[in-house]
Amino acid sequence: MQKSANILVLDGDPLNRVVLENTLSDEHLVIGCSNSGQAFERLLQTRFDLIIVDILMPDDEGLDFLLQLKADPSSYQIPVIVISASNSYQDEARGLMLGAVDYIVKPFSPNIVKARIKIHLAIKQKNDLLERLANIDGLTEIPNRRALDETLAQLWYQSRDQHVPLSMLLVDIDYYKEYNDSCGFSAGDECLVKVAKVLESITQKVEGFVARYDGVRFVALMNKRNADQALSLAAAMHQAVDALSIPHPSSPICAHVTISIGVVHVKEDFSGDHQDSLKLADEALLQAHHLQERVVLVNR
Ligand SMILES: Nc1nc2c(ncn2[C@@H]2O[C@H](COP(=O)(O)OP(=O)(O)OP(=O)(O)O)[C@@H](O)[C@H]2O)c(=O)[nH]1
Repeated sequence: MQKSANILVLDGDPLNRVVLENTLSDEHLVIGCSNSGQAFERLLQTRFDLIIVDILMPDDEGLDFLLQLKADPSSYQIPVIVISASNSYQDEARGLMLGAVDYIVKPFSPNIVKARIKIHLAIKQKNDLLERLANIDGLTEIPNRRALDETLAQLWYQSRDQHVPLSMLLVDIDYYKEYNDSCGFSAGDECLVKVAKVLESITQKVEGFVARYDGVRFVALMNKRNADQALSLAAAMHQAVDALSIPHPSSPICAHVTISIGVVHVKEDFSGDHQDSLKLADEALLQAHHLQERVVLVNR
């Protein structure tokens, strides 16, 4: 049977782990850990939907685990239920202040644990959906400007700190006002979706990221690659959009829809911030339009 959620249990008491496993494992995949080292290892291997932790383990092991979990950007959003033998208000308040979503006192009723877990999993599912919707462009269903800003900032600082290059490709669909005027706005929407999808599939092949930047422009990001690889990505994008062969009756340059690309390859100069480099990509794109080149690359 397909398990509905992955749940990690950190509890030093084997009996409690068994009770929780027996209570939850008919619906969920339950991984029990007796110490925090094991629990961190499991977190690296599996995507968990919920964590149950005993915060009264010897040497504050459960408490430290909760603190580390909430301090780490890769795990802070996983809901944590604290389970504890203490029924003091102070302990309960402490667990909740540290970021737990619930506090259950031992000995617990398996049915109440089950019911509370159901509530927290439903909340998580809704939060995940909201998070996804907030990062997706409504028309093309690829990541939106908000997701781009977040990813760009992350990649910028990661590339700077690890001394690896970062390539930014600003892609524009050519003569789109003319396309809308001659084919109609809804055909314009359809074309935009097709172009977005091919850009996404080409970029994913090189483990890059692409988002709708504004109107009919997209930004693709790729790090740890050299300038030639950035140009190869641009060439693959051109090829893929050409292969769509979407007729463009009013384009002065081609019978089908085409794109132009401004590329900034940041190898050494990570001065200023990432938005400055995006401005450079904009200038490279303007130059591509001006020179009627398909791609213009600027090195930093
Ligand atoms: N159908 C459709 N059109 C859009 C959308 N967003 C922006 N546009 C249109 O895209 C056109 C972009 O125009 P410009 O930025 O001037 O660029 P262009 O006409 O492609 O000219 P060049 O960039 O010089 O090739 C505008 O006419 C917008 O109305 C959209 O979501 N759907």
